[in-house]
Amino acid sequence: MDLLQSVMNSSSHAMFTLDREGIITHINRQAKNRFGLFNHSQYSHAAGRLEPGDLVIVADSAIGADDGNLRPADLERLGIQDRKIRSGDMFVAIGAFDLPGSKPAYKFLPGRDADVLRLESVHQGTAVRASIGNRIALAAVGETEYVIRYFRSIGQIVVIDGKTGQVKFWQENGYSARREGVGNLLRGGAYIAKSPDFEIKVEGYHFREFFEGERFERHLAQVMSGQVPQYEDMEYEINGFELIASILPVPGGALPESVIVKFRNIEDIRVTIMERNNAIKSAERKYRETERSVRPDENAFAALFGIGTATASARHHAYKLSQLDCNVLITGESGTGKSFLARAIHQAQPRKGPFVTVDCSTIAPTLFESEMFGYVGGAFTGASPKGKAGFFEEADGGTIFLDEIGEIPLNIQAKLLNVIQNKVVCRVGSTKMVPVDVRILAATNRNLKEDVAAGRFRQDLYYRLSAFSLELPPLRSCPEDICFIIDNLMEKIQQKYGVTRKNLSGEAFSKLIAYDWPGNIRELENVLESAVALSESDIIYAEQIRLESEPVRMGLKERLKIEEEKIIRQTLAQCGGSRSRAMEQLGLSKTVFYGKLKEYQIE
Ligand SMILES: Nc1ncnc2c1ncn2[C@@H]1O[C@H](COP(=O)(O)OP(=O)(O)OP(=O)(O)O)[C@@H](O)[C@H]1O
Repeated sequence: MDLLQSVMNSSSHAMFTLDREGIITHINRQAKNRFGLFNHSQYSHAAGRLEPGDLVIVADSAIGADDGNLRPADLERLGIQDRKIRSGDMFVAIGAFDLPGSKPAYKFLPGRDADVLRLESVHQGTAVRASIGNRIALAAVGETEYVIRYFRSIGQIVVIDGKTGQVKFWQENGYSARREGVGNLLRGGAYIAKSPDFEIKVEGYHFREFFEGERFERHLAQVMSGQVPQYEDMEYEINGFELIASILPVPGGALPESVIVKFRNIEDIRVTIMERNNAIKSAERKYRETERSVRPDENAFAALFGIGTATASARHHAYKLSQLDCNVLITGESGTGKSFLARAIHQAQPRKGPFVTVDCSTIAPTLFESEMFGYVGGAFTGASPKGKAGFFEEADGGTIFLDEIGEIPLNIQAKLLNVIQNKVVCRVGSTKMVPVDVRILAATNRNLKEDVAAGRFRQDLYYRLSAFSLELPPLRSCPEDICFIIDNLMEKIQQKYGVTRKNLSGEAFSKLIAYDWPGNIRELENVLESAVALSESDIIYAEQIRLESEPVRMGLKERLKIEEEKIIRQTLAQCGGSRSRAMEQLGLSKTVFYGKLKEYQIE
């Protein structure tokens, strides 16, 4: 055995190598197993072909697909001439091969996933059965069942020798590679012997002798001709199996000298995904149960806002605030879910009434007053003659959500303070005070304390709003939450687009968890949406997860620097911009403190 062969045999992946002409040069045990080119069966049968008078049992999920290109016309060899049978039909039959006058039994149906077709008969005193559907193809002779599980399509065939009454052939995985599909055999093709540990010689033959798959062949040709450097973890259907394969070139001058093809089985991936999903669900269930026993009312809020371990205390705090009729300031980076939380608070609170959202960053400074507080007819040029209620009046009895509150101009901040203190609004052009009963939820991704220090935000308004505040952490600071959030978002996206459940492969999941998420939940949601759109099957692979940049892997030093800068800026803001007080609070010497200000370019 050469070195490459023993290295390949020691790998857990199924793999083979091809030379430039497409000839298989090496193939490992795992690949032979996967494609049925190596058999573990404890039973054996001799080589042969169908002979007149043999009894043939067929169970086919779709005529013409993965059954050696069976055509309805081939069924004439079993005495079946029925023009209603079409390619693509599910089909079961028990009939004698090339025996004029014999009466075959058969059933067919335009195939649907949910259907199962069954057929039973007695042959020389022995019960024989065929059935297809629910991803199981079965042919049985007496007590012995020949079962093949399938995902998309399959063609099972079992043959009883017309002379001896013994089973002389049964189908097993790998029949496409061996050219032993139902169609091949009914058209007179030979089958090889099966014996314990039989092995087919594959090396030295063209790969097309054994492996069929249109997309796979196309990609192989592209890598061989140097058009595409390589394909990694792509989904292919080869001989009817769904597989994940990588096609990797072995460099050899201008063109690859050969290629290595490496496989993983999708069914293995599905099992892993199922196990992982179950683990997440059971962690979530356990978490909810604990929550329910400790804080029963909070459960509904948890369902609304999603769950997470690190944000559990933030959420508990949010729930408590939702039950108090107080104004709340929600802070956090962009996309951390501030608007989402505001709506959850509104829905969970005892106060009913409207929920009015105002995005303060989109209102022109000159229109702020009339938009917020309304105006009377003819108050200014272009005003409606009937006048108009402002957002505060619209929200009367309910909640107003002032998003991006840091964008409100200073003159409006003074008026807003008046509304909070006196619970009245005064429309533009009027002197009449209109009472309003409104709960204010405000949000910002700015550091309002810094804005106060810089004179951009009124201190009195800030204190009024921030008496009750909530800070939403960025995703990167709560990686333990990402699993739950991904799970919630996948459900949300699937409902939004009406698609069936898609699952993330292990690599895709790891890629999401390793990423730094500068754009937080919004970015995560966008990435998942585009992955759902890109994926063609029920599994989302790593290549379908498109991230803005590769994961930012910051070292401890860089992380500490970021935190240090944050702390200095926050302390300065808390000290109203006084450097000497901040320096004292931080316990730093003058040289070190001013050195840091210079380093972080803090004005
Ligand atoms: N807990 C959650 N569960 C599911 N989806 C969420 C959750 N939190 C936020 N989202 C979703 O993430 C996206 C961003 O949330 P949201 O708009 O509330 O963030 P934000 O902090 O208000 O952002 P910005 O500051 O940019 O306005 C939205 O599509 C929202 O529906």
